[in-house]
Amino acid sequence: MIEQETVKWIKVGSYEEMSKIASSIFVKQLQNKSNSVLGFATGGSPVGFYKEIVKSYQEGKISFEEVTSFNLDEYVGIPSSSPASYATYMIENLFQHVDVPKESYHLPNGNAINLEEECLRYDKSIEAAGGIDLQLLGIGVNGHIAFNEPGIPFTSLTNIVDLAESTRIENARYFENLEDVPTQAITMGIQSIMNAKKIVLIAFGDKKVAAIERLYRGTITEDFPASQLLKHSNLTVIYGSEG
Ligand SMILES: N[C@@H]1[C@@H](O)[C@H](O)[C@@H](COP(=O)(O)O)O[C@@H]1O
Repeated sequence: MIEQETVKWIKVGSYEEMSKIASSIFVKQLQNKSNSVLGFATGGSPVGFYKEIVKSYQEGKISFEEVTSFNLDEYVGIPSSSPASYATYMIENLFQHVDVPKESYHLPNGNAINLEEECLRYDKSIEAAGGIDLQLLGIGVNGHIAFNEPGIPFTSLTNIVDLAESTRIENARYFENLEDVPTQAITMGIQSIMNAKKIVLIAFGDKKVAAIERLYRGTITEDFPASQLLKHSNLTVIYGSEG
């Protein structure tokens, strides 16, 4: 069935605990390698994680001066200055609070004139930076990672995807109404994510229980994108729920 032996499962009792453990892994990474290449995620799950990271920065435990970062994904067709864009999310939750040079953080450009070219360029720039040392991930209720919806090939690199209706509904909370949620996104592919040297996946709450249980059961299938992570040689899953 699976390569479960290589996965580290950490069950937590609260969202705060999850955020603290995840952030401590990143803090350790930066303390060991100040010029790490980090992979960042957005959504509700990592908000507490970023708060902890900012706290560690303010306490002088880490610096972002030498860090390079790449975000997983961005919507197609909304301005990067929009309050709902992932670029805005990252500025508000992390970048404006730490000493990261503006040229050192990267998000895929969902407004590129040639989106195909932008996909190729994004994977190339990750490669040119030496690859991602440590990648943070959340998980969608349907098992999507970044914006890789069920059915996307495991071999996918950065690509343009149509968002599942359930994903649009989930993310409608960041927009005025459902109609405003873009129908497409630009996202690192499953293979681009698998290329990271280490991966930390966080998931907390009753809504995520089914997805985590399915992941734990271990059947690897493209219908459940996160399942490919079980093949990664350095995956930590930090999870829990209120119940
Ligand atoms: N593209 C993001 C994913 O990267 C994220 O993991 C997922 C779960 O989000 P949340 O943490 O808000 O549940 O939502 C979005 O679709």
